[in-house]
Amino acid sequence: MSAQTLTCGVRPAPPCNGRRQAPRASPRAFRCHAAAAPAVGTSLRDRQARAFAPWCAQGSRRTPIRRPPTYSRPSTLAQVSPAPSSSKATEQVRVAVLGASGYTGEEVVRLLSQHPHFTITAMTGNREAGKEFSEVFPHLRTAPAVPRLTKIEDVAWEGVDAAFCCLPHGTTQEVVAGLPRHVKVVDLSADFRLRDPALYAEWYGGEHRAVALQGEVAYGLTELHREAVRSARVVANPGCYPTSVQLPLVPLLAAGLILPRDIIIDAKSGVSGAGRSAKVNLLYTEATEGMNAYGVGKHRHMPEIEQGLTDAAGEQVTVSFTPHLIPMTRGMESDCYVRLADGVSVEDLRAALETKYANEPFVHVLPAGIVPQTHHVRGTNYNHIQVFKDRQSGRAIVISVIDNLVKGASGQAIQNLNIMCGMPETTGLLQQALFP
Ligand SMILES: NC(=O)C1=CN([C@@H]2O[C@H](COP(=O)(O)OP(=O)(O)OC[C@H]3O[C@@H](n4cnc5c(N)ncnc54)[C@H](OP(=O)(O)O)[C@@H]3O)[C@@H](O)[C@H]2O)C=CC1
Ligand SMILES: CC(=O)N[C@@H](CCC(=O)OP(=O)(O)O)C(=O)O
Repeated sequence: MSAQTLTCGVRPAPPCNGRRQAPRASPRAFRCHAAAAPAVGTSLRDRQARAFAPWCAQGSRRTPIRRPPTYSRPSTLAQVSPAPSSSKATEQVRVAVLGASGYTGEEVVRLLSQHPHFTITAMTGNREAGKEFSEVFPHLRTAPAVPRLTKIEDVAWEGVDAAFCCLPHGTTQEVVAGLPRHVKVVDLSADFRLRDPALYAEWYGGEHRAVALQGEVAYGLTELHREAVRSARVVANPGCYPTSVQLPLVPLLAAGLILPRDIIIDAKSGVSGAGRSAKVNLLYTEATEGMNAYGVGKHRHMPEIEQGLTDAAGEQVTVSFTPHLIPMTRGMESDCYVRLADGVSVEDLRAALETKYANEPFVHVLPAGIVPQTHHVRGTNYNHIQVFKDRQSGRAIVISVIDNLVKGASGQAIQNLNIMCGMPETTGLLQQALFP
């Protein structure tokens, strides 16, 4: 496609050079770097161009906003001073990060430091409220300036267009239900993932306290629910294990290539999957140089996985799922043992997945024989998938790796908000892996 640009009639965002810059002195038309979409097109670029157009169109309706305090990088975040009153309004989506003092919140902030159109205007912590973000996470002191951590009740919501909710499950539902309706929400917790309130009560130990809202939430496994995400106000970001399992298995079940029974999932997670809170099993002495299964036969991600696989299969799917904690900081691998449908080969599974994800920027079916490694997706929003033949006839082994904090949480959350705001979903997310 030719590199046409669309002129959208809204103010410019700063160039995406990894540093936020001072607002320009005079407004000019914002030239969206999206090609004009043809009537029909299936390439990733075509789809991105179409996806970007609505955001541009909205731009003229959106109230221009002021940048939050300063974009000229101070030597420390604590030295941030308010923007001068003469600074020009700039078209940006103003974002709150609730739970910014936790691991997924931190990861949202880290990734947004490279995002040209999302500006963080509010950040919250609980125990850490009142601190500068750089006190809590000194490694981000050189990132673009961000506001001080506050309590949720102190957020000025009139200055927020969208929120990443990175709070523990169980504490989230009332917070999200209480947000003003103009705020788009991506909830990283488990509170809105299960459609059936009875199932939620069974697995999460209590009645859901925002059932009415639960009915209008889209499940944000982006590659499989993109259209629902596009029009949603609230998106439930999937769990990390459910992301790694559903991306390979849903297309195979939907196509009838594997059977909806005898699915065994053996999964491993890095320790950051458990968050930043102090727990004995997360002590270095307890987590290093060993591994252990946990939640055996009762992990709360089972109903979430089964919800997605059942939808795909059109009949009830019940899985055997055993997660393990392994001594690495981040990364997740799910090894899925599946039964082939009659007459189907392992090559058919690979071909189906290759076709399904051919134009997806973040899901990659590796060349035959290459073993996925968590190292190769570390710090990225990518999912690597491979399919192997099992020695047991009629079975296959599907391996899927992600970074639990990125595609398993904060990266996918940004991917979803990009779509909800009509931007190319890859915006700010094309980092390559940190390797070795
Ligand atoms: N870690 C992961 O790999 C993944 C996590 N998730 C989900 O994302 C959510 C966040 O996880 P994660 O970042 O790992 O968790 P952390 O424990 O690292 O962070 C939790 C955050 O929530 C704040 N918080 C805790 N309790 C309250 C409260 N009662 N009221 C207000 N704020 C509170 C904490 O503040 P403070 O520290 O200041 O007390 C902190 O900012 C969870 O629901 C988790 O299950 C989803 C996918 C993957
Ligand atoms: C290692 C570890 O403890 N991992 C977490 C999963 C993290 C995740 O995705 O959890 P949510 O459903 O809470 O969002 C666990 O097993 O509970």
